[in-house]
Amino acid sequence: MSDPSAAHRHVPAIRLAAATVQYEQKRLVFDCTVPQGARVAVTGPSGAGKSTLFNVIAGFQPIRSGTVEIFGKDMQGREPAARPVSIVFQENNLFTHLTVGQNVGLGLDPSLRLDAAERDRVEAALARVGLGGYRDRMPGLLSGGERQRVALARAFVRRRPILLLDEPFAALDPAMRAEMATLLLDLQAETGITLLFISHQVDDIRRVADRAMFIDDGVIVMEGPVEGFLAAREPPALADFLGVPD
Ligand SMILES: Nc1ncnc2c1ncn2[C@@H]1O[C@H](COP(=O)(O)OP(=O)(O)OP(=O)(O)O)[C@@H](O)[C@H]1O
Repeated sequence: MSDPSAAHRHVPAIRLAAATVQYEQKRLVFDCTVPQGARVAVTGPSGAGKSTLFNVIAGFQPIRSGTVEIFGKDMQGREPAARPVSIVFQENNLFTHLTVGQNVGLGLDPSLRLDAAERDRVEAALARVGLGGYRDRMPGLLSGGERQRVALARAFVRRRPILLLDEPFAALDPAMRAEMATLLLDLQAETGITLLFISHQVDDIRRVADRAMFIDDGVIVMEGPVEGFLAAREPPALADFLGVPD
């Protein structure tokens, strides 16, 4: 996750060109360019295609046509594990029969044969998300917010340069939302990763994002700096989302 060389810094982290998903009932076509190091809020009405977009980038959802490029490389045929991407789902990220430490360790080695240096990295990642001392606990005994942070720690130890977070704020109370926002901003500043997060809350977007996109009915209808996004009055679906009076 070291800083990319200056020569490659202009290459977008993510570029989708007519990346097309065809479900039985629905067709989604994504076009967008995400600069390296951006913090992008992904927004849009329920069913618009936000989770599908993440699955396309991470490689869990195949596309029928179009291209997905990550750091300038075509991802066609690349398994999720071989992409420079980590994804944290909204829930069910953790194996309930494994300890917190083992769940994080899976990010380093799926067989969990960790050496001392790797075990130290697990410990450091847990400390980084405010869960130092939680290593031997079982996930079932944690709060929703704590479980989210364990999942974040697992993504963090993988050190992939792109991090996708599906509603990282959803399970959190207001004080914890602010803490999570600070944590994400700090992690991004320390590592220079490109961060995309799905959110329905303007407050969270204002705190964390420097860019935002709005997806409506399977199409990214707007993508750009967050200031312009927050000031937008159209399309009407975006004005509704932002709660702009008519
Ligand atoms: N596996 C699937 N098979 C068929 N249709 C699907 C599948 N997954 C999603 N869809 C449909 O595709 C559309 C986009 O779904 P998606 O989950 O990406 O939306 P979303 O914006 O993430 O929604 P939400 O905010 O409610 O989570 C919806 O109409 C959904 O019903």
